[in-house]
Amino acid sequence: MKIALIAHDKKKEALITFVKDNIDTFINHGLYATGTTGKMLIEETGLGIHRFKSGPLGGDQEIGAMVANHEIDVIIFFRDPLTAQPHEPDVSALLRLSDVYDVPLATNEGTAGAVMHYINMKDRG
Ligand SMILES: O=C(CO)COP(=O)(O)O
Repeated sequence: MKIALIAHDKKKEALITFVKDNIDTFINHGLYATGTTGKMLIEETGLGIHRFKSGPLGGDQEIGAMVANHEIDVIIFFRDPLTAQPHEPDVSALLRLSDVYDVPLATNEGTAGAVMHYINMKDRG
C-alpha cells in the first residue's frame, strides 16, 4: 500500500511514536510524507520515506494530487485541532479529496490505530 504520513507541529512527536510502535507494518509499505514530518520520521525511525514540500509550502496539495491520481491508499494525518494553520485551506482540500476518492484518512491516534488493523488485515490477505 501507499501510505501518506503527515503531522502538524505539536503532533509530530505523537506521530513518530506511533510509527515506531507500528514499524513492522510500515516497513512493508510505500511511505510518503510532507517535508518536515518526513525529515523527522526518517531521522527517528530510519524508514525510507518520499518527502514532499512542507505542508505550508504545498506539501498537503502534493499529497492531494496523489490522491486524485489514485496513488495513495491510506492517509495518517495527526492534526492539531487547537492551533490555527496558515494553510488551513490546503488541509481542508486534502480532507475533501480523501472523501471524493474514498481514501481512508485517520486524523487522530485512535482512528490511526483502527486503520493499522485494517492495513495488517489486508497484509495477511
Ligand atoms: O503542515 C503540515 C500539514 O498540514 C505538515 O507539514 P510539515 O510536515 O512540513 O510540517
